[in-house]
Amino acid sequence: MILSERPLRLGTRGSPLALAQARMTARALCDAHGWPDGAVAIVTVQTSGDRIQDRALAEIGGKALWTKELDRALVEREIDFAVHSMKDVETLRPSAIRIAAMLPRADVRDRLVGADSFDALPANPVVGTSSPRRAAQVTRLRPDATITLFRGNVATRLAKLAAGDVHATLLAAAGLDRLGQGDVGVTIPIDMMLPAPSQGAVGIEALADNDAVLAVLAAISDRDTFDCVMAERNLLMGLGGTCHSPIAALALVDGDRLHLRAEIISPNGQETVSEDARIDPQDRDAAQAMGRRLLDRASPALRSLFEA
Ligand SMILES: NCc1[nH]cc(CCC(=O)O)c1CC(=O)O
Repeated sequence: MILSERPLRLGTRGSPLALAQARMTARALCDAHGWPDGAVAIVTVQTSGDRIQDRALAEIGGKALWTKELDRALVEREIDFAVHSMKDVETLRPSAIRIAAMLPRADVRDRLVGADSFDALPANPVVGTSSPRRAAQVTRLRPDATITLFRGNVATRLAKLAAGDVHATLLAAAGLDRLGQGDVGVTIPIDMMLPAPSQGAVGIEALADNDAVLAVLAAISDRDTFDCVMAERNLLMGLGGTCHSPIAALALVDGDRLHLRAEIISPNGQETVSEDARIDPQDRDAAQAMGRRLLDRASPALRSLFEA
């Protein structure tokens, strides 16, 4: 069943990773509904995040930069739905927009690129990242490391590494894999680097009142991924963090419950507050409460990184 004579319009950013994720989503929809190729049209929308490359995300306005223009296209009905890396979707969303579906989650871990391990890095290594989480985790593992700001898409970061700007960088395994670069870097175990909330998940948003589109998208949503990512997002809600805030979190399905792990880390890597718990997937408050407890246990300096 196609909704109308015209193709469904899928909105996405234009980066190679975003386009790969958009094509995966279009393929999943066509397969699930038995539609011919071309039933989903990919519409690229440039975001401020794509335009501004020389400053840290946190400095120029945060994650909204990745969604603002796609939100506008949705509300103005230029597109029927938008595909995002869930990691880049702000915790608070406009009420008119709903997270309608998530594709099955990919590898949630980070890869270290440029060295075989943290131990194998030279003394006083220079590591490129613009993620406060990765910066704090690297500094905890290697207190002698210097972190340098590293933005741009995956290819840009790999080019900066190849040019010798840094000794190493960290990238999400999911992004590398989706770009056909699964052989780049070494995968870091979760116990060494807990990933970012929502890492490895692709989400699809639509207008909350568009029942026909919501139904079409529900058919390709992965329940476990949805529950886990929502728990990680609820945790963020409890923390009130921004993209300045060094937060790691991961939920995994454990029988009929979720095992939720989370940590907040001071930028110098010397203070870590962590917790893990088994929670009911339907219990939105449990994850939020964990976020609040982490803050309660943090020093004033660490807590201040979570004040807007
Ligand atoms: N912040 C950029 C971003 N957003 C999502 C991914 C990777 C894909 C994912 O986590 O699903 C990346 C690149 C990276 O962190 O290496």
